[in-house]
Amino acid sequence: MIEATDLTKRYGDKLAVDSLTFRVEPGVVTGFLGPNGAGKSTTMRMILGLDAPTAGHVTVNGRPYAAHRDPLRQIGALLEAKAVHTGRSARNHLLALGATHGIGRRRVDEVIDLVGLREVAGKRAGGFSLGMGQRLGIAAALLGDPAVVMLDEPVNGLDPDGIRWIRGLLKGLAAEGRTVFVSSHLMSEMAQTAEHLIVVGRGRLIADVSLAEFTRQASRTTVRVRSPHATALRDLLVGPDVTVTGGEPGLLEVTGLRREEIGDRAAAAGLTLHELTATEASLEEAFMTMTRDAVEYAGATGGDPR
Ligand SMILES: Nc1ncnc2c1ncn2[C@@H]1O[C@H](COP(=O)(O)OP(=O)(O)OP(=O)(O)O)[C@@H](O)[C@H]1O
Repeated sequence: MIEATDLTKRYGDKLAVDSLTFRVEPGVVTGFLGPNGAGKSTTMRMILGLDAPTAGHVTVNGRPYAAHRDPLRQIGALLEAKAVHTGRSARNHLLALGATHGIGRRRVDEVIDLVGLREVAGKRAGGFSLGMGQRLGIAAALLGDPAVVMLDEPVNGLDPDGIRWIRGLLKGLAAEGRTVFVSSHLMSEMAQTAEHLIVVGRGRLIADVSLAEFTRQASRTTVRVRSPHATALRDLLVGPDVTVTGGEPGLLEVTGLRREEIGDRAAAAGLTLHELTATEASLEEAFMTMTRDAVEYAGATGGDPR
């Protein structure tokens, strides 16, 4: 389990992580979702004790990372999506890592098989492709059979086979009762992998919700209604669970009522309709709406100030 309390990181006047409080539970894959620059990597670095929080604290299995005597057995992490640049073979690389924890050849060969690198285990890891390097990084993370597995953007740059493999692996690790925490800036990816979501934007917690609940909220249908009697129609439709917004004169966007109900009510009141269209937001759209105000560089394409 990972528990963050008011976790905060400031770089100069930049608040990279802003008072994050969350808990990552065992037994499910938890997606750590947010646009670029939202503070995901910084949070993960603090979880591993690689960066010190400006305020707040974070524990792994009840203690700060640095207070564990056997960190490889507590949490296995893959932070940077790049191949290991080493002249050692993949197997020797893992043996060297394992040696710090008394982990020997048997476990090394086990994780090599687990990540599908058996045939290249004797080859120089520096010559590995991105996908193979990623598998090796994951093998290293799993070496200590850790209760918590944490991966930063593990599917970045991988081909469809590699992506499918990682999804299956993460679900399998969670099914074994481990805590699995994985970051991504893609909602579509998390929808395939995660059961729970922690969504951040500009360092702040935006949502801490199950994927099912997120999907339920996101898939609320919006109905576009065009009418020359928009004002009267709005009064007719608004209610406790009904939201009516209007972007332009004569146009209403209604959530909380089905298209048929809106048509029937308008007909009963003798109000003419010119359009009645149901639109369903995709998960990606829901995520973008949720984080819109939090996207750091949106629109900052700027230009030369000359
Ligand atoms: N060492 C640092 N010094 C100064 N600013 C930093 C440092 N590390 C991160 N930041 C800033 O903190 C903010 C959060 O960065 P972080 O890398 O944690 O975000 P992220 O969600 O992981 O994004 P990405 O997906 O782009 O990696 C960004 O504005 C980044 O520029």
